[in-house]
This record gives sequence, structure tokens and C-alpha cells, in this order.
Amino acid sequence: MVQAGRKYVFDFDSTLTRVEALDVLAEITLNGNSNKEEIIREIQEITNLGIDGDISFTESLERRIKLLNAHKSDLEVLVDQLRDKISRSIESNKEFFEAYSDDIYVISCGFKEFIDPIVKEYNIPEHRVYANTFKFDEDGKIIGFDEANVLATHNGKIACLKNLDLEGEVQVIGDGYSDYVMREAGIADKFFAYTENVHREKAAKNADYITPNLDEFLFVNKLPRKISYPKNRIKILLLENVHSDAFENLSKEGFSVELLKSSLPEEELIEKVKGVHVLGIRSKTQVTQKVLDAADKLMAVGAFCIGTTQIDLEACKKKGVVVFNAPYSNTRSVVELAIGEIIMLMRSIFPRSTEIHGGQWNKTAANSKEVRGKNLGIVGYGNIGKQLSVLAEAIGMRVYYYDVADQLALGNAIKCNTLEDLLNVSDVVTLHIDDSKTNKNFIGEREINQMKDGAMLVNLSRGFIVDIEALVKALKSGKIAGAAIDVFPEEPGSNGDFHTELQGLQNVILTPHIGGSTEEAQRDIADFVPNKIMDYINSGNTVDAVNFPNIRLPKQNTSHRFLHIHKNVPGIMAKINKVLARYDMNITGQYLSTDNEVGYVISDLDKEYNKEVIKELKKIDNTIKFRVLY
Ligand SMILES: NC(=O)c1ccc[n+]([C@@H]2O[C@H](COP(=O)([O-])OP(=O)(O)OC[C@H]3O[C@@H](n4cnc5c(N)ncnc54)[C@H](O)[C@@H]3O)[C@@H](O)[C@H]2O)c1
Ligand SMILES: O=C(O)CC[C@@H](O)C(=O)O
Repeated sequence: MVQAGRKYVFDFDSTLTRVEALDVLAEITLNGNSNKEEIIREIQEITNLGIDGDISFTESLERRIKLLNAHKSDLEVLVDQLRDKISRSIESNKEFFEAYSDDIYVISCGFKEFIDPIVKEYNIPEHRVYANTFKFDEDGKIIGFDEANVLATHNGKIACLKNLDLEGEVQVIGDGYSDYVMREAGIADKFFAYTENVHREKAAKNADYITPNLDEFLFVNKLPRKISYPKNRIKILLLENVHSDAFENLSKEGFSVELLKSSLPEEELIEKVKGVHVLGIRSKTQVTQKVLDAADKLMAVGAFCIGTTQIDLEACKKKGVVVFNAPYSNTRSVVELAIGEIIMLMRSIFPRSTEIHGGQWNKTAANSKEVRGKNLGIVGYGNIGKQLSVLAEAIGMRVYYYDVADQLALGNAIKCNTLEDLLNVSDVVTLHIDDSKTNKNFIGEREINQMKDGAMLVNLSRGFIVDIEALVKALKSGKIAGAAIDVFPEEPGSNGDFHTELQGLQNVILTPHIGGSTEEAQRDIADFVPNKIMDYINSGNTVDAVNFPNIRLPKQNTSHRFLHIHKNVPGIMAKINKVLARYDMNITGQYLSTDNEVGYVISDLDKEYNKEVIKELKKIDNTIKFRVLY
């Protein structure tokens, strides 16, 4: 009879380890065998049939051992390899195995020869490991297994657990149906289907609880764990078809991620955003006050693009929602498109192309000019404007630029003191100003009239910057000889019908807001933004946040980290420290960053603390958000 209290019965293969040990053994023993792949496939099929209960376990074992053709010395290699294949969340929660060592059992249909040395490192002694044992011949070759062991028989785990006669609640944690049967037979009280490495439908559908990793198991059982909140509980909603790498990166980290192709209109987003912790969008989704009011769990918004005016940044800040974007990932893509379009416009390539598509051969040099020696006027000399300046000079253009901010000229570019100066001199005007709403109708009838007759206009920044009616008029009159427009005042949320007065006009290139839509840019964004989000969620870093005090935190080692976001009113820091002092907490590091509206205080503290302190900190007046990391 074993002592009372809750008992934890773990499966080994694909639960404590990421793999099935006999598959790994097969890789070792069949090395150099020309039929290796085929035999391994056969072994895996037999393993699955056994796990799912479709063939008897004894049969599965016999057939696999025959195919394996293994030797005692192979087991040493196997153990070495298994050490590197421990399930990630098992590896990170060693503390649990130490603290609960007396209550943890392994019941496996694998073999003690490789299980014992692995689980020993997790404080599980041999005598609490129930598994099969191999039979060897005198040369050390594996020739079979101990058939008298109940675990070598069909549903042997039931008999094994029954024989143990454990007292207290028994929880079984495993990936297979053969683990579930202990619960079905009424010997275990709960079955947790463990899906970190493999999701077996037959086990999952019968489980009391599906646990995607040990963090979740420990969280629901209120047991000591490495991380305060299981990542699978953090819901991320990605809209507007962001690159699938973002989905991969965030899922790999353990978050629950949903990816939708289009943006959502406000009413739908209001419904969908409930319970979401991180929202990922591009330029179409409007994150309004109403959306934020409905977002009960929202911690961060990731703009998978440069522009952020689609997001109510102030409202986000007031709610303690941190916003990140990707300020440089698509810069080069926009610049390359601008160069291409400038050349296409100057050569009247699109009219020629349209004619020939319509069956008309029109070989002519009329309205076809080289870009070499022409004046390019760049409005907005920021990241895109500057890079364009360098490339345009490289193809022989004379660059003029205008910016409201004091920007240093690159190369031989000439700074214009007024927009009018730039418009007067440019053969092509290209717009790269930011998406501030104050830039609405920045180029209207007056500005167009200030341009040279027959000049061209390129807009790859934001649609509302150009007065479309005035542009259409100027194109029709010939005042402007061509335009390339990628962005529009009203753009649809998803692909489909679209109408603009610019359609059908001569020498006008129209594109559906694809300036930054290249594989390279989207892949880079899908790396950059998720990294920022993960950094914020995992450690509290707000470096490069667009609406929040930026803070770069040192790596959190052994301490607990309290993250406190509050309205920036006097005295909050003192109040936080008063509470911490009252609870005798030893601060190992403290960081504060503020702007006019919010303050962000991070306190690193010694491990142990009275949980009441959290309630007290949350109660401090003007607290917006509070969370604990460990
Ligand atoms: N078409 C696309 O797919 C696409 C892709 C990326 C970026 N963009 C847009 O391109 C624009 C530029 O991006 P960026 O990364 O170079 O931004 P940036 O912030 O680095 O540069 C913008 C520059 O414009 C200047 N500016 C702002 N208002 C001005 C005004 N009224 N007059 C003169 N200068 C003004 C700013 O001082 C700044 O130097 C943004 O609107 C962005 O949203 C579009
Ligand atoms: O990809 C998008 O939706 C927007 C691209 C661009 O306008 C940006 O702001 O980066």
C-alpha cells in the first residue's frame, strides 16, 4: 500500500519524451540497412496500431522486436539520444518532478532498460517505473521480452495500476488510448490526454481533459510550474492573411493561434475579439474604441505593416494595450516598386501593353522618355523616401526632396524648403509621407497646378493623401501625363470588386495596395512582429512599441516579475513599493518608464511571496493592467 494523496501516473513514449523510443531504436539499429525507411514505416504503423488498441499489444511488441534486430549496446546509444528528446514542457518543469517525486509513477508499455535512466534524472526512482523488460541472448542481442509482465499484454496498464493499489486520487497523463483505458476501467480518476507531441483522436475524445503540455496540466491542478500562465491559454487572432510564418512562429511558441484571410468589419470584430489576448492585423482592420471596449483580454496589437493609423493608439494605451508594427520590413519592396513604376510611366509602357493586348501594334517613341537626367521629387524623406533617393540616383535621376522634418540629404539629393519648390521642379513626384490623418488631401488641385505640365505622380503611401477628383481632372486634361496609384481613400477589406474614378484612364497604373506585398517583406514581417509580441508577453519588453513607454528589460532569471501598467499620476511608484514593503518582498530589480498618460513599472522579486500582495497591487488606484511573470 502506498501513501495517500493525489498520484500522477505518466506514460513515457510521446508523453515524457517527444518520440516513441522504439522508433528511435529502429533508426539506430537499421542504420546502413537499404530497407531502413520501409522497416521504420512498418514499425511505426505497428506502434500506432498497438497504441490505438487496434491490435493486441503483445502482438505489436513481438512484431516490432523482430524487425528491430537490436543489441544491448544499441540501448546505450538510445538513452543518450532520448536525453535530448524530452518533451519541452516536461524539461522546463523539473521542479514539479522534484517536489512531487513521491507521488509520481511511470506506467509504460516501453522498456525499463531505457526508461529508468531517463526518468531518474526527473527524480522518479526505478521502483516507481512500471514497464517491460527485454530478453537478451548470450551475445547481448535482444531476442524478446518478459512475457510474464502484465505490461506485455493487451490493456496491461489496467492490471498494472490495479496491482499497485494506489490510494488517493489517481490522475493518468498520456497520449494513447492504452492510457485512457485505466480511467475507463475505473482504476484511475482522471485521464489527461497529453497532446504536446502527438494528438491521438481516440485518446483525446475520451479524455477528461486535453492538455497540450505540462504547463497546462500543472495550471489546472494548481501545481508548481515554470511559467505563471500556460501559453496555450493565450489566444492570438491573426487577420488579413498575414504570412503563414507568423502562425507557425507563434504556434511553435505554444500560443493558440487563429488565422483569418480577410479583415473583419467592426461589428464582427467586436464579437470575435472577446477573449483574444493578441490581435494581429494589416492596414485594413480598424481597431476602434468600440472594438477595444469589447476586447476583454487584449494585451497587444501587432500591425503586420508600417502604418498604424487604422488603430486607435490612444485608446489602446489607455487600456494598457501595447501596439507593435514592422517599421522597416517592407521598405525595400516599396522602393523597388516605385522605381519600376517611374520607369513604366516615363516610357508609357502600360498604354502600349494595353494596346497590344487588344490586338493593336503601335510602335512609337511618342511620350516615351528615359529616366536618366530627369528630376524626381520625393515627398516624405523617411525610411522609404531615403532608400528610394539612393536607388533613383543610381539610375541617373536628379533627386529633390521635401520633408516637414529636418532630414539630411543622402548622396547628391537636393533639399527643397517648400513643397511648392519641389512640385515646380519635378518630372515625377512620388509620395512617401506618413499616414497621419493631418495629411488628408495633401495633394489637391492647388498642388497639382504647381506641378510641371506633363509631370507624373506616384502614390504608394496612403490613399487619402491625394484628392482623387482633382487627380482625375488633371489626368483627363493632360496636366498630369501619368500616375501610379497603389493606395485609395476607401479600400475593401477583402479581395473582390473595386471601383475608382481612375479606372480606364490613359497611362495610369493601378495596383491593390501591394507596395509592401512581396514574399520577402511579408516573411520578414512575420518574423519581426511575432518576436516583439513574444518578447512582450514572455518578459514584458516594450522595445519598439508604437504607443507605449519603451523599456528594455534584462533577462529574468530566478525572480518573479510584476508588471504594473497605470495612469501616470503622482505617487503610484511609492504606493507599489509600500505594498511590496508591507509584504516583506525583496526587490532584485525595478524599472520604470512613463509618458504623459501611462506609467509602466516592472519589479523583479525573490521567488516566494504571499499571494495577497497581488490583490493589493491590483487595488492601487489608477491601475490599468497588472500581470505576473515567472
Ligand atoms: N503601399 C504600401 O504597401 C506601403 C508599404 C509601406 C509603407 N507604406 C506607407 O508609406 C509611407 C512612408 O513610409 P515610411 O516607412 O517611409 O515612413 P517614415 O515615417 O519613415 O517617413 C515618413 C516621412 O514623411 C514625413 N512627412 C510626414 N508628413 C509630411 C508632410 N505633410 N510633408 C512632408 N513630409 C511629411 C515625415 O517627417 C517622415 O520623414 C507611410 O504612409 C506608410 O504607411 C505603404
Ligand atoms: O500590408 C498592408 O496591408 C499595408 C502595407 C503598407 O501600407 C504598410 O503600412 O506597411
